[in-house]
Amino acid sequence: MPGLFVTGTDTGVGKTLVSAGLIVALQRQGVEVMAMKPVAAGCHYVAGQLRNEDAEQFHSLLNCQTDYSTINPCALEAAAAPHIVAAEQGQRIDVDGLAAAIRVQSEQRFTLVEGAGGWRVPLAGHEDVGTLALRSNLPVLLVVGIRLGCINHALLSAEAILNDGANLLGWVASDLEPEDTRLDAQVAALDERMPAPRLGRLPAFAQPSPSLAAEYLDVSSLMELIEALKNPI
Ligand SMILES: Nc1ncnc2c1ncn2[C@@H]1O[C@H](COP(=O)(O)OP(=O)(O)OP(=O)(O)O)[C@@H](O)[C@H]1O
Ligand SMILES: C[C@H](N)[C@H](N)CCCCCC(=O)O
Ligand SMILES: [Mg+2]
Repeated sequence: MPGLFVTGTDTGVGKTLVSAGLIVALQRQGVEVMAMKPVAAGCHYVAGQLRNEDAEQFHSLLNCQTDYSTINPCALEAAAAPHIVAAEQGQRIDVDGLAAAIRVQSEQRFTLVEGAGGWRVPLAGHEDVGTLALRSNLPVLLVVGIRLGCINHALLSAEAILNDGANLLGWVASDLEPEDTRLDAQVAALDERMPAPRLGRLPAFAQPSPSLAAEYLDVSSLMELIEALKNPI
């Protein structure tokens, strides 16, 4: 089965909201979905185990019986750049090991993986989120938080994703600033320039939720991918 690696133009741009919406939208189509947050910086202790809110949300949305640590193998307490937090603890993030863990899941069922921050966020030495995505063999979805500055961030991120040799399946807009009167114009500017299709646009929700986000996401291209792999020619 395939999957999707969800990256973003930055931290806090809507990756988790879009990912949770995709999980719900795919489940509504009858797809068995696994979701992972392989590296999470920003965790709290639950019964002696470090847990992250993004991964906990995925855990609660999944129908399958999955251990928390399978969803989030690398849990770091401080909410900061992951390689820095790991180094502070005398650790190094095992990018190869994480990629292997993702491939184990994606060989069994559709696996949605949320990165950490954006595409070029370092994980260990020269290995970054992009390295993890490439070694996971998953197509990439870029979440663009629509706010001033996002046009440049989105175009640069798309360029980096393609230059690294990844398959950019599409992008999703998430409106972050409802008071911005030029949101539509910014999305239109990206529609003209992005090298991949837009699979949806989340309005600025007063009360965001996975089921609400699912209403604004077009999973038809993902369904085609899933069907094509189910019925190879
Ligand atoms: N379209 C939207 N409407 C309302 N709130 C939004 C929208 N998009 C994102 N948010 C909110 O912005 C915050 C950041 O979003 P989210 O947690 O999805 O970002 P992220 O990219 O996953 O961040 P991180 O890098 O920390 O994982 C959350 O509180 C989320 O609910
Ligand atoms: C803590 C935050 N929510 C993310 N988990 C990690 C973001 C790392 C960003 C690093 C950077 O681009 O400078
Ligand atoms: Mg997140």
